[in-house]
Order: sequence, then structure tokens, then C-alpha cells
Amino acid sequence: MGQRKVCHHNPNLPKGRPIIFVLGGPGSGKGTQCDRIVRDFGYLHLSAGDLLRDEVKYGTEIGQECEQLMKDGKLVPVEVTLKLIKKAMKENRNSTTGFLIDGFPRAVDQAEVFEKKVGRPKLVVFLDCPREEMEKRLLKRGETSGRSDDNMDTILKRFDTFLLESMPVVKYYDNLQPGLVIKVSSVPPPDDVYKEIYCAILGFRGEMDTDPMCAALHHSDSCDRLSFA
Ligand SMILES: Nc1ncnc2c1ncn2[C@@H]1O[C@H](COP(=O)(O)OP(=O)(O)O)[C@@H](O)[C@H]1O
Ligand SMILES: O=c1ccn([C@@H]2O[C@H](COP(=O)(O)OP(=O)(O)O)[C@@H](O)[C@H]2O)c(=O)[nH]1
Repeated sequence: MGQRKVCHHNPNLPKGRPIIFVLGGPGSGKGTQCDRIVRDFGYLHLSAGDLLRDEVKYGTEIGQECEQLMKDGKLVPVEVTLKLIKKAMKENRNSTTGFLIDGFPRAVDQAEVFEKKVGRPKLVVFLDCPREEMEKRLLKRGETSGRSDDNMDTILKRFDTFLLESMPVVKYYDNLQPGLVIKVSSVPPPDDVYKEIYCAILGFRGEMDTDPMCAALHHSDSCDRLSFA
């Protein structure tokens, strides 16, 4: 598999507590995959969207500032999301073995500021899903999610924001460090999607050979496809 050696070190980051980013379009399955990662690796799951929705729910100043932006499918200022993420990381720095950050960074300038102020992820998972499939999933989720942005009008705006602002983040990390990003199709059933993610995590933990399925993937040529081209 691609090179995963990380030289970057930020003294603010507790040593040995990796950061994983899970990126992908709206409804691509980020939350679904994060549940599985938490189940198997116990990392702290931080969904930027959930952190923001909590602020809206409790009517905080941040919540009031962000509510309309979220309804419009726009990005909230990075100072806001970064503050929420850093606070949660700090509170949990001694009680978790790693940080799983879902749905952030959402734009290249956000990635740059995270790189500078917090550090570099050990792995960036990019969930690749066709737009029609994401749309179908979001409309279905909207029947029960109670989310003010799971409606057709906002979904279209979220897609625009994703393509314009968030997709370049994937390229940013791929350029920054070859092998850092894995691109996984999230069209198959969730457990199948997860297999590749699971192996990539074992990979950076140096535990690839502890799982026969991952070891086979590791020693075959097919592992190249894990790397974002
Ligand atoms: N691989 C998959 N196949 C089919 N449906 C999926 C898959 N992954 C997620 N879903 C469903 O699609 C919807 C969006 O998934 P979710 O994990 O909430 O996405 P995101 O966090 O990226 O917005 C959910 O209703 C979820 O159950
Ligand atoms: O880092 C982030 C994460 C989320 N959002 C906002 O929160 C919404 C919902 O994001 P989430 O990741 O929860 O859902 P997704 O759109 O990926 O399904 C987005 O449309 C943005 O308005 C944001 O601005 N910055």
C-alpha cells in the first residue's frame, strides 16, 4: 500500500493518538462508517455537523450564527468548527486512543489551518459515491432524521458546496503526502465498504498482518487501488 510514514509532529497533539478524517459528499455514508470504526478501534468520533447541530439545538450564540448557513447548505466559518473540534479533542485527550473526525475539513483553507494549528491526520478516508445515490439516501434519511437540511432544496445546495469547496480537500491531502488518502467507493453495502477502511487503519497501526484478509490485500498488487490517483 502507499507510503504512510508521517514525519509531521505537533507538540500539542498527544503522542500516539492518531487523527483520521472521514470525508465524502452529503449522504455518502460518513456517519455509517464512523460507527464501525468506533466499534472496532474505540476512537472518539467527532462529527463537525453534529457538533454544530448541538449548538443550534441548545440555541447558543454559535448555533444562532450557524443555523441559517446550514439551512442554506453553506459552510460555517472555520473558526467556529475548529473551535468546537479543538475543544472536544482537548476534553478527551487523555481518555481516547485516537480522533475520528467526520465531515471536516470542508474546504482547503480549513485543511490548511488544521494542519498548522492541530496537525496532520494519519489517514484520510474519502467515500466516493455518485450524486444520484447520495440524493436518494438523503431524501430517505430526511423522512426520519428531523434534519432541516435533508430536503431537496438544501440537498442541491449542499452538493454545490461539496463539489466546489470540499472536493479539493481530497486533492490537497493527496498532494501533501502520497498514500495519506484512500478513496473507497461507498456504493456497496456498509460492511463491504468498511473492509477497506478497516485494513487501512490496521495499516497505519502496523497491524496489517494480524488480519488474514488485510494481510492478503497488503501483499497483493490490488492494494494500489487504495491509493487516490
Ligand atoms: N453503503 C451504504 N449503502 C446504502 N445505504 C447507506 C450506505 N451507507 C450509508 N447509507 C445510508 O445512507 C444515509 C446517509 O448515510 P450517513 O452515514 O448518514 O451519511 P453522511 O454522514 O455522509 O451524511 C443513511 O440513511 C444511511 O443509513
Ligand atoms: O466542517 C463542517 C461541517 C459541517 N458544516 C455544516 O453542516 C452541514 C451538515 O454537515 P454534515 O457533515 O453533518 O452532513 P452531510 O452534509 O455531510 O450529510 C453542512 O451542510 C454545513 O452547513 C460546516 O459548515 N462545516
